[in-house]
Amino acid sequence: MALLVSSWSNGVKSVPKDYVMPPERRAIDFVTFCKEIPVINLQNDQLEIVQQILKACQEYGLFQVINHGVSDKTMEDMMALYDEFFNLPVEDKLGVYSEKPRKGCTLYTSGLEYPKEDVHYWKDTLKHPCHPIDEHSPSWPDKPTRYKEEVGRYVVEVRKMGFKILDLIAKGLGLNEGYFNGVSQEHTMAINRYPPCPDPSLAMGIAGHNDPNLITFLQQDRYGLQIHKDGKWMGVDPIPNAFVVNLGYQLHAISNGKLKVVEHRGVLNSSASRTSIVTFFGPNPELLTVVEPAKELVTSSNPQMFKAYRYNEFIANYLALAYNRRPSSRNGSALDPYRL
Ligand SMILES: O=C(O)CCC(=O)C(=O)O
Ligand SMILES: [Fe+2]
Repeated sequence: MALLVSSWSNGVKSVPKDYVMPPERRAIDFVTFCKEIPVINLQNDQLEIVQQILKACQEYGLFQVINHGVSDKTMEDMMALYDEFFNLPVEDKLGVYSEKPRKGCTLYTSGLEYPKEDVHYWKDTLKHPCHPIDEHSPSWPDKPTRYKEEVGRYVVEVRKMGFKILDLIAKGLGLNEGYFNGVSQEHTMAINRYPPCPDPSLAMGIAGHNDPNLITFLQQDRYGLQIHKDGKWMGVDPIPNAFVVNLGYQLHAISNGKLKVVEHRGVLNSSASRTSIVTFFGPNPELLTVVEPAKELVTSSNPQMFKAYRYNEFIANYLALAYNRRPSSRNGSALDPYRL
């Protein structure tokens, strides 16, 4: 438990040796803010937003949404809740702490396998399944005491927004409403906490990766998210109470390569803690869901790019690559075994 960065880093003057990244894994490349990342107003005319979302998914694999239906109060309550959670005394968090992520609710630090890492990430994460709420909420933290009530409300609102956005994407691709329902049964939340770091040029929050799931909705309180585009790392401008929406590997495969999966990472700052509240939608690996390119998107000019595969096998492959710390490929290496 003493391992949690949020429990030992307050006031440290230098980065401990086992958090100093080798130079090639540091975030020191030139970064510009990417002002062109689309910000989509979900209250605008539907035809217009369908086109904007489609273009954003093709060019960036990422966009931001405003007027998305999740209330400002719900979002602000969440940030306050997690500030309180990460500041709780260690004893109050022992029940959910684990050395590495496991099924159910886990509070862990750094990457996927702290004990095996040669160098650690400057991050703590609370992760848990969040739907169906009644099934999973008994495993969520008991403190702060309002946790279950506030997170329950958030999950309901985020799911509503998420399915609306998935339908807009389906429409843009010429697929039926509800097309993605069969590949978005699982909803998981990860709350990442990046305490201030005395030298952000030496340490790293989360390394460059592509999300394995279908689509991800991220709420953040300050700058730290970067995407890799056209050979450069670029910053995503934080907009108060917006969601960053990024596509995972499954949307890339189902769209037959038409939509992009975006490589992203999280960098640190020296002045304030950063929190990202991330909701992942994806297939449930236990249901043995088969994923394949939508038949409607396979044509003679755009032949089938991936064969059908089971999501649980994809996840095993994705994790094996992550555990081996092979750099995540910019061309979708975890999908390589299924490429035609
Ligand atoms: O904290 C961030 O901005 C990125 C988090 C992320 O990419 C993830 O949890 O998958
Ligand atoms: Fe991610």
